Amino acid sequence: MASVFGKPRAGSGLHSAPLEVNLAILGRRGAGKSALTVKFLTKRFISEYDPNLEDTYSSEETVDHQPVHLRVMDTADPDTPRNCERYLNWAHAFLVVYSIDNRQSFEGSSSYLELLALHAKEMQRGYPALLLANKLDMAQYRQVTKAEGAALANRFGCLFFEVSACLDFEHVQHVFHEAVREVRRELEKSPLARPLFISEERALSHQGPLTARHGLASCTLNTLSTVSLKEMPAVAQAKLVTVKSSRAQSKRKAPTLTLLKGFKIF
Ligand SMILES: Nc1nc2c(ncn2[C@@H]2O[C@H](COP(=O)(O)OP(=O)(O)OP(=O)(O)O)[C@@H](O)[C@H]2O)c(=O)[nH]1
Repeated sequence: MASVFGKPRAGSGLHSAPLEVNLAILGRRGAGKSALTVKFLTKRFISEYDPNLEDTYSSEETVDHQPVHLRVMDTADPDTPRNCERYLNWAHAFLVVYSIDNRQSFEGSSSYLELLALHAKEMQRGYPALLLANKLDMAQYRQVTKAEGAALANRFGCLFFEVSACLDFEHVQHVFHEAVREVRRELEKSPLARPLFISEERALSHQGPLTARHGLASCTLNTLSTVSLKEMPAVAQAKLVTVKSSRAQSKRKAPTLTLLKGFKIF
């Protein structure tokens, strides 16, 4: 039987151990990373977030009848990729978000995709990345065509979706679940590859920092040379918030109080 993370794979359904998936959301400020994350977790659209908070959330999902323990890191890089090791070393897959009404955010997403491609090359394994064109509801202010988004995604071999954090939940959920499926496909190709358990010494530092070759501010990969699980860089200002069940929350079955991006959500 094929296995995922050393555990029996789905198909056996409800009784199989959950697949653990870490997902990092990347993109320029204002692209809608927090709005999409909160929409996925709570089905709600909240219009303002603290841009400096970087949170990691945890949610129990079921994807194709398989239980999945999904952790979502809503990153908060200032303008360009910064101290990227914290998510590069942690995530199994990445959602790169830009806003269709902002060309700069589209250009920013290209930098993130280049960074991820380089990371995959350095690590000699694939890291699924999905390109998300957010704010589809703002189509009248569109600065980036769908064709441009699709072409960029195609260049980096990633899936592409146009979404909106303030339109239907199902589409946003579909995108997050697609990321899980991509991780599963990648594991089927190379089941032993797990970014969380890099423990052996790796001679990457001689290749020089990512910045030097790529022009990405403060973003170096040379710390990977000695990284181990214990040494994983802490998520800056992260609070781990467990969202028991987004569906239960939205139906308000229980008076759940959760802190999301500094907001209290009942
Ligand atoms: N109309 C519309 N507005 C959105 C959408 N997604 C996010 N916004 C708005 O865009 C602004 C930025 O959204 P955030 O979710 O904070 O963006 P972010 O990428 O997390 O930005 P930082 O936290 O600064 O990194 C907020 O005012 C949101 O309300 C969307 O799909 N449609």
